[in-house]
Amino acid sequence: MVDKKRIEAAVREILLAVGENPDREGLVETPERVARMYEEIFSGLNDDPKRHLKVFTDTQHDEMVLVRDIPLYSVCEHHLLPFIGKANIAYIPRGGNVLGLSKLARIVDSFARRPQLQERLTSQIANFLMDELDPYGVAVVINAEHLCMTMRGARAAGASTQTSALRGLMRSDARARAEVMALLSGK
Ligand SMILES: Nc1nc2c(ncn2[C@@H]2O[C@H](COP(=O)(O)OP(=O)(O)OP(=O)(O)O)[C@@H](O)[C@H]2O)c(=O)[nH]1
Ligand SMILES: [Zn+2]
Repeated sequence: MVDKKRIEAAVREILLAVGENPDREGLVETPERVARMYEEIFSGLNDDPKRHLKVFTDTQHDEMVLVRDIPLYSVCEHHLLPFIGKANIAYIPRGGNVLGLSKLARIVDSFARRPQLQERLTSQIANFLMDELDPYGVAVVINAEHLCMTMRGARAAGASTQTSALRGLMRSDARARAEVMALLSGK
């Protein structure tokens, strides 16, 4: 569990260190708010994504299922600044086993709410779906803007990063790979 008192003390220290007065009216509740915020945006650290598995086994559906534009909010582990974007996920069910559609968004959220790297987030989602759903293949494509790269540092406004993770047939079969990448990249 998140130690909110410890976060509060640390935030107060940061405010002092940047030359602010943590006791002025506008800041007095800030350490507590930030502690609650971290509890929320890092809640994935205490979440088991398996609780989001809702599998329907009676569908006989064995062709691609594709969900686009799943909203993604994560935090880069290098600067603790947000990276924000969209995840697109496709999989080919085996044995008619399909996942409740909303669960894809819940799984993305569970892995996103931790200090993350976009590449790791992308692989974790793909590996999890491969392990738990045992589909013929999975593809995850994430497009995101990293605030650490746009609002500070390189200040590369408008730069976006695309990462993909392909598993099973989506990786081994050249045609499936080309088709799914075209579909998921929106090209
Ligand atoms: N591969 C990868 N890099 C990331 C991600 N999030 C942030 N980064 C990068 O992590 C790197 C950290 O670089 P450092 O040189 O240690 O830190 P820095 O001095 O703040 O670097 P600048 O951001 O270039 O100012 C930067 O290049 C960031 O753009 C991510 O999800 N994936
Ligand atoms: Zn960063």
